[in-house]
Amino acid sequence: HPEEKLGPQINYTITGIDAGAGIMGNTQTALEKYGLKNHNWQLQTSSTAAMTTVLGKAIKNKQPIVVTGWVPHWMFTKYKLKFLKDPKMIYGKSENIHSISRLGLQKDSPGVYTFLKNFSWNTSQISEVMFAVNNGTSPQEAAKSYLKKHPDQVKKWLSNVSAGKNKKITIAYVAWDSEIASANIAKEVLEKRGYQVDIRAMEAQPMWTAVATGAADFSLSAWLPTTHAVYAHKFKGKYIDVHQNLHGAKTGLAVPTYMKNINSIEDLKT
Ligand SMILES: C[SH](C)CC(=O)O
Repeated sequence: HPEEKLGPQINYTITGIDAGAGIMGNTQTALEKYGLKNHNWQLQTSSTAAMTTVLGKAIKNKQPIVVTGWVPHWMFTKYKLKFLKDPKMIYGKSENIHSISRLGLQKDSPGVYTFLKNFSWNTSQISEVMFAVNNGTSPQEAAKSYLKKHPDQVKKWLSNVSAGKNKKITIAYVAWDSEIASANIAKEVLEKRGYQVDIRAMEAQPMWTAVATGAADFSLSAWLPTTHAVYAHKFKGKYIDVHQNLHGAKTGLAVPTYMKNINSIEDLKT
C-alpha cells in the first residue's frame, strides 16, 4: 500500500524485545526526538523470540513492519532487512561488545581474568554458533563443535590461563542470540581449563547488577558505548571493563527491504 501512510497500516507500532534491553530505551528516546510520540507511535515490548516470529510472519506475507534490530544476528541473514537511517544518532555508530568483570576478579581468579583479556572473536565467528543454534543445535553442542573446529583460536584464548582446579565461576548473560553463543563458548573453554562454570540468563539490568554486586564473576554481554550507556553510568566504579570481545555490532530500527519508501526514522512520520 505505497499510497497509504505507514503508521495506520501497522497501528503506529514498533515491534520491540525485552523491556530492559538498551535498544528499547534508545527507541523510546528516538520516538521522542523524532517527534513520533506525538504522531501516536508506540514501542511494543515482547522478547527476541516473539519479535523474530512476528517479523518472519510479516515478511512471509510481505506486510510492512518496523522492528528493533541489531547485528550480529541471524535475522539480517535470514531476511532481507535494512537499518533505518538515524540522523540524530540516537543508536550511536558502531557498537562493541565488552567483557565486564566484578571488582576483585583479577586478584581472586587471575586465570579467568587472563581469559577475559584474551577472549575476542568476530561477527562471522559468533554467527557460526548463532546459526547452528537457530537451526536447532543446543547452545552447548554448538559451542562444543565450534571449539573442535577452531583449536588454534581456543589455544589463544587459553594462553597463560592457569588451571581452574574446579574453581566455581558464574557468568551472567542476557538471552539474546549473540550472548547465548558467547556465554556457552566461554563455559566450554573455561571448563576445558578445569573451571566449574555456571552460566545464568537474565534481563539486562539484572546482568549488570549481578556483575556490580559480585553475584556473577563476569559477563560478555555489555554493549557499548551507546546501547548499555545507562547501565555503564549507573554502575560506574562497580565493575571492570576488561576487554572488547567483539567489534562491529550495531543496533537500530530495521524494516524489510521491500518497504522501498521507508529509509530513515524520519520517514515513519510520512
Ligand atoms: C538487543 S541488543 C543485543 C542489546 C541491547 O539492546 O541491550
